[in-house]
Amino acid sequence: MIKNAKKQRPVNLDLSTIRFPVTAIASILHRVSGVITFVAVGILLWLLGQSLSSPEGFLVAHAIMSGLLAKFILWGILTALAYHVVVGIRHMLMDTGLLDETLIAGKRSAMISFVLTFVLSLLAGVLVW
Ligand code: HEM
Repeated sequence: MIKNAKKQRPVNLDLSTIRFPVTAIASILHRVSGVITFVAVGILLWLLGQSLSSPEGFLVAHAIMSGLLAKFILWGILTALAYHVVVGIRHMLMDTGLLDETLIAGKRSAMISFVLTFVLSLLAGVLVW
């Protein structure tokens, strides 16, 4: 009996055949963007402190932010923040019952969140460069 049960167990270890639903991807990215935002707060506060410390400190902060890599990182931070806020609002709309908690509504709002974040990310790029 036990032998049979073991034989019939479904086994699917081929990761390339496993697809995450769009709602799961939206959820995982929300946590990732939250962690990025958390780390970014430290970086941005340090940069603010540096720029406010003295006229020389401001020039140092200005020089740091003139670099291509720094601008790219700032753009990434703003994109992560935009995504976190957009999906955070989606979460709160679902929590308050203003957004249906059905699969179809979840999929649709996840897709809308991706599109909104894409637009906000483009705007962030314009702001940074
Ligand atoms: C400094 C700003 C922020 C930081 C560092 C931050 C960080 C995080 C992190 C790390 C999580 C994941 C928690 C987990 O999955 O266990 C989270 C969740 C969440 N955040 Fe933020 N967040 C920030 C701002 C915001 C804002 C402005 C909103 C609202 C628009 C928001 C809405 C949410 C919501 C609703 C959740 C829970 C999502 C869930 O239930 O899975 N957050 N946040």
